[in-house]
Amino acid sequence: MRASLIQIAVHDGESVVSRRSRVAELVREQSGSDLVVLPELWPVGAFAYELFETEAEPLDGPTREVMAQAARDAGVWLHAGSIVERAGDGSLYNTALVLSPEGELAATYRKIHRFGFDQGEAVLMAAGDSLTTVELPEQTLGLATCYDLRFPELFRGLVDNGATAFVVPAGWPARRRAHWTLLNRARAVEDQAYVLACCSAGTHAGVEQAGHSLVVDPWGEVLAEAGPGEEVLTVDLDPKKVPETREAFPALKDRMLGVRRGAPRSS
Ligand SMILES: O=C(O)CCC(=O)C(=O)O
Repeated sequence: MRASLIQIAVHDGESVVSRRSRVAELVREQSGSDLVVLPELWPVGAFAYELFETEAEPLDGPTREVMAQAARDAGVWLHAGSIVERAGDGSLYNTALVLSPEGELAATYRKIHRFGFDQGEAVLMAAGDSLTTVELPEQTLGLATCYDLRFPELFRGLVDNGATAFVVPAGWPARRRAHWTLLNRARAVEDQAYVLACCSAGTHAGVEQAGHSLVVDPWGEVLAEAGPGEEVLTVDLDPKKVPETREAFPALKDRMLGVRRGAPRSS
């Protein structure tokens, strides 16, 4: 499976509408890939809290429409990063969308761990409460978003549900870039899974983004890493790598606590 991560630069000066069409074009350019991944909340910017209310959209809103067309045009699976979703009851969620090559909505994931402590996303948005995995032809994707990276139990739950590759869109601040790299590698090593971690670049709402998107293999090796600016990272994932790693070094079978007996742990 060939995966392309588009590390989008999110700057204040660009409108949501023009960023949407610019990003759709970038997605179309990845037509040789099987899977394309975008960052967290790239239409508005993860820290542009004042835009959350005004730019919130339903699941069938403008981002989904433009991205579904781009996925169809490119013939790719598209993890379209996340949007500010306005739910039927008016609440906001940080919701990731996965679209099929036919442009159908294959899965959604509402971010469970909201960032900001007593401000920002943590107070403006509601928390998701369910895990999402998506079966692709060669990998089962487990979905997580940004701050979720600090909660390893979420990733264990995804492994129990069959995940072989975690997709982590983010708007991680540059000042904690060391944590970003370390945590992505840790999740790959402890769960013996690929990690496809796609962060924003640029600066919006006064927060410089970390960039440095990366793809980590199930042994913890960094297969590719972006620099600080807008960039596309393309990597081939080996469908045998996860089962082989779990077979050769079967640490997941030695779990003693919180084990869901009988759940799939490898594929
Ligand atoms: O955990 C962090 O350091 C950053 C998390 C974050 O920026 C987010 O979830 O939006």
